[in-house]
Amino acid sequence: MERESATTYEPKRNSEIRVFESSDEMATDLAEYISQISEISVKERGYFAIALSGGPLVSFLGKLCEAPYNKTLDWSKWYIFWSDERAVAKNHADSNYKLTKEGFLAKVPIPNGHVYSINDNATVEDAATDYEFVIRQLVKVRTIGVSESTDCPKFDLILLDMGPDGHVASLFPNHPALELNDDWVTYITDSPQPPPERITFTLPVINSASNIAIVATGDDKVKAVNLAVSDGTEGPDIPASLPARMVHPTDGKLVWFLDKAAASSLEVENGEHHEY
Ligand SMILES: O=C1O[C@H](COP(=O)(O)O)[C@@H](O)[C@H](O)[C@H]1O
Repeated sequence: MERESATTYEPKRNSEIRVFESSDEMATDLAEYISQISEISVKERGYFAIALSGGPLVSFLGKLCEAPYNKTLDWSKWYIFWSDERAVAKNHADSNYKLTKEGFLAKVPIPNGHVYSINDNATVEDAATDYEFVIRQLVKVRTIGVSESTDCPKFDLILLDMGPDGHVASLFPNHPALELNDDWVTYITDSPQPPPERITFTLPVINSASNIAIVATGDDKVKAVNLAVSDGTEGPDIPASLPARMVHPTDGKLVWFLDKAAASSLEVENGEHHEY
């Protein structure tokens, strides 16, 4: 059946879109994707440095806590970071750390010393500075890789969850933080969504990762998904400063994980993986 609003979709270079019929299928495929990247990273570098986000994506990580992954993955080589955090206490309902701890980290044997949460006892400005400092130390000893083309950290995987407005991490549409080129981690005090104060990776860090996954679920994401993946030229209909649209891996690969609702305006065949 013809859909009036259908977008003809051609994936951009180094990107792939995966659309799933059910949450279970998405969780299973995401777990397989993460597990493969972690195995390759541990084999090639001796470590797996992964940055997490908040949002619905965390609920999909539960699959990694089940067989076979809970037994087969080399959890001792995992190093955990956050692409963004809200400036609240770690036991606050809005904390991305709390969400991830309860839904994932508490159920797998990752050493506590490998979990790099963002300081909730400092001002947002200091917490951002501290987090960047920690990442710089870990890049020096190569626990986190380094991108030869950008000199930024090269995380093995950055997992992002896109909000209905197209934001990823705590980078919001039209926000000046989108223009930062030299900082690795920054802070904002005016998030359009509560809580207002947040710490976030900058775009150069996100784009320098070896692998980036963006998860988007639900029909409130349809428009943002369409704008983010559309190949059209930016103009009145396609905003240039939509954060999810600005995710372009420099040397890595981007995979979108969409449910049917979020993908409903794209012309992709369900279940098919589209690769450029
Ligand atoms: O504020 C945030 O939101 C996004 C996801 O948005 P949602 O509407 O899908 O919940 C999340 O990726 C980000 O880490 C978080 O801080």
